Amino acid sequence: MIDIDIELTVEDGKRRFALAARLRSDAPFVALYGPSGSGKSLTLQAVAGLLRPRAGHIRLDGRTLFDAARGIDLPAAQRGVGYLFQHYALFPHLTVRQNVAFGLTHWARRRLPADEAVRVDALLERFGLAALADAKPRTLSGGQQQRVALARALAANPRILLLDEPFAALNPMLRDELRDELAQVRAAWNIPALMVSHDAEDVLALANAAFIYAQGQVVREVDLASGHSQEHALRELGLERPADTPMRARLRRLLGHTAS
Ligand SMILES: Nc1ncnc2c1ncn2[C@@H]1O[C@H](COP(=O)(O)OP(=O)(O)OP(=O)(O)O)[C@@H](O)[C@H]1O
Repeated sequence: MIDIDIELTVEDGKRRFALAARLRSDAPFVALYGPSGSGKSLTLQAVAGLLRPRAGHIRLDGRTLFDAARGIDLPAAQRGVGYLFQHYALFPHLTVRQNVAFGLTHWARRRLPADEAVRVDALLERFGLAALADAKPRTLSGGQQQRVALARALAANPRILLLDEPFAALNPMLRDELRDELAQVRAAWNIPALMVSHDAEDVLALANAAFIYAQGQVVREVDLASGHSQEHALRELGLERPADTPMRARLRRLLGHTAS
């Protein structure tokens, strides 16, 4: 169960942005959906402990991560969150194995304890990265980089996955494949996820509930749980299905996709 009720303001001298976000859900996969610049990523950063709200609280499964009135503000490392950053933010000078190991608490010791080294190897294996363990991120494809970022986010056994536009940097074919993979991993690890996206297809494919953002506020909650048609969900998200062009329809037939 995620329970967020926060107010914060960011400014850099010229610009100022006020966020007042309130949402509660016990859905396993929650999406924050809305236009660019509406405050979704700032919400994620506040949950991770990278930004300190002025007021309010953040609770996860009954654990208080932040509560301004009670003076609680857990450091990021104690929050139990796995963060997959927009564009992945892999460390370019570290290998794939070192990037994944960075998610572990004992990294400061430079040498991983045996049990954690085993865990890193298992993650590399799980994500098909074993053969790339000593490669540097710049030599990897977009999909491989995303897998490294996901493995790193999962390395420390987090209680929640925070995903900031996890598919934005991928081409459409890879997007479909990695959406399926993310859904499988999340379910297999039985870990809740909070995903920021401005792509309706990501939201429809993965989320059970979506909170719609506009200008720094949550303006609506949409239930995407099974039982609703995609048309219904699209309407709820404030969208119409884009008309299929003849070219797209032909391509779909050629590729053997019969789903609409
Ligand atoms: N440090 C900062 N100083 C001033 N403004 C900021 C700062 N950080 C973010 N903003 C502004 O706050 C607004 C919300 O940013 P946020 O990153 O949460 O948007 P978003 O909804 O995640 O958008 P996108 O989908 O494009 O990532 C934006 O207008 C952004 O420019």
